[in-house]
Amino acid sequence: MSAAGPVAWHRFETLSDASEALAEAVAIRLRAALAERGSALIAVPGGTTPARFLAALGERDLAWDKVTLLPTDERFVSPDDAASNERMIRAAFAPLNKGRARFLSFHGHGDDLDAAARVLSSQLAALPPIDILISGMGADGHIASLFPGDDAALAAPDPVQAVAARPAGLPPRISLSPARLAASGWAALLVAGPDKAETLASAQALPAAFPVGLLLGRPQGLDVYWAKA
Ligand SMILES: O=C1O[C@H](COP(=O)(O)O)[C@@H](O)[C@H](O)[C@H]1O
Repeated sequence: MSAAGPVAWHRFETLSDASEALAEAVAIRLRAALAERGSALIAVPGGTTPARFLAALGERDLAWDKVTLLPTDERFVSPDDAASNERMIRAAFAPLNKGRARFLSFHGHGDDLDAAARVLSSQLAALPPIDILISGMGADGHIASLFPGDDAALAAPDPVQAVAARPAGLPPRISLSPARLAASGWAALLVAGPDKAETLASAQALPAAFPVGLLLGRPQGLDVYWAKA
């Protein structure tokens, strides 16, 4: 196993400041990927934290028609359900609404969770690696929809690209697999609040106990964009 790369902390007073700074860092990297390869793949989180980042990123001047976005994970609900990550991403990210960027939806693969995850997994296997991964994190240390205790999802073998996630006490989800998340090019975590800073400190001390340890242990390193509030 390779050694963990550096974890670079970027600390901000507000989520708005963190979101602006992360949007600028991502735009620079997207432009570089586009110049080098002509296209780029970026995974973005769901939940409540990333809306401002997505709005700020969407304002950047970029060849969005060459960029494909995908969610890090999705709740197994209809795309217009209030809980859907895709719904939030579409609402916040203007280049999608304007039809300029492409979106790889996790929806539309049937009603069976495991079968849907398998279809998505083979779709992802045909794509290049994710150039840029932006992940959120729950206060319990979950990333994407990989939750502590969901051993089946967390132990998916490396060729698996998307997994059926069954977090205890929550509705089912589909998530990028541990291997797909960890293999991304540049990875950043966007988090806010003292609880999440505490979780990250615990995970840095004991990475194996928290799903976010997957990102902290990447040989390519991780950038943490943390906002006080
Ligand atoms: O359930 C989820 O949680 C995490 C963190 O969400 P937040 O609302 O605490 O920022 C998110 O990254 C993930 O995509 C989402 O499905």
